[in-house]
Amino acid sequence: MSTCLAELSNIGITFGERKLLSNIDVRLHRGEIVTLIGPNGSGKSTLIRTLLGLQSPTEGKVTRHEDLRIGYMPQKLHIDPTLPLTVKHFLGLVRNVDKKDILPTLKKLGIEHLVNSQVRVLSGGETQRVLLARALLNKPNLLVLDEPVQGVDVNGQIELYKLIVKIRDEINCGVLMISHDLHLVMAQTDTVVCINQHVCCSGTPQHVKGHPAYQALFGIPGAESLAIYAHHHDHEHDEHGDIKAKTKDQNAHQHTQNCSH
Ligand SMILES: Nc1ncnc2c1ncn2[C@@H]1O[C@H](COP(=O)(O)OP(=O)(O)OP(=O)(O)O)[C@@H](O)[C@H]1O
Repeated sequence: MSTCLAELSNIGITFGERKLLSNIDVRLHRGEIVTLIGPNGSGKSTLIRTLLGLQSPTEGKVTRHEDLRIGYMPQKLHIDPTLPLTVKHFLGLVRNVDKKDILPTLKKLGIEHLVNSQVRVLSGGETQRVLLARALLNKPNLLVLDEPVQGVDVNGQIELYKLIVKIRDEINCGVLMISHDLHLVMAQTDTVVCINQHVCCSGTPQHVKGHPAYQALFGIPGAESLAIYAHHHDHEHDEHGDIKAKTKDQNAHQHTQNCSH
């Protein structure tokens, strides 16, 4: 078994009256790509913020390997559009960056020609690659990517996922990413974790594909399209995200703390 870089154990997050996450277990290993899926607002980014130490869990704990080095790619790049800033200068702002690494990193990602471009004029796909370059300049053994293909066209998404796999293969890092795009992600990930307050199902793509929650998800006409998907389960959540109790004759599955799906 490869090195466990970090572990989220029994994580629960409550904001005020709202229980956002409960009983979340995720282990991240070197060389493994783990993809978090789940509907909007289900807590995927919050879980990542918890791993990064930016959000304290209400319950559970985060264990980080002593050598853990995270390269984080945020969902969005927040830069004043009036600010003159080239890609080279932007990447030079990475803490402890060796400026000699900037060009080779851009080259690895196929965007060395953008080194002197203004960040504000980059396309969606170019911006994502620059953000990936920034994450890589931190020399990570764990890449954490929050919706890495956001704002990228379909062909660009396929290329970007291939690039992430190539990077994983080259530097043998772990990867944790969030995606809404099940169809493309399935081919490129080792483990899928579907969350909607709790872990609804998780495992290898093969395992998840055979899981009722996943099949319900993909049974919807058009669910395999590349649009943001509708999230269907064999249970319902109330307005707080809690699972609604069903009557026995509805043949409902009752979740317990021992559920592994
Ligand atoms: N510090 C906070 N205080 C209160 N509520 C918060 C806080 N942080 C996040 N939330 C809420 O938690 C919910 C989950 O947010 P989060 O960004 O983790 O979801 P997500 O699954 O990543 O969503 P999306 O797919 O839309 O990006 C949202 O309703 C958000 O408003």
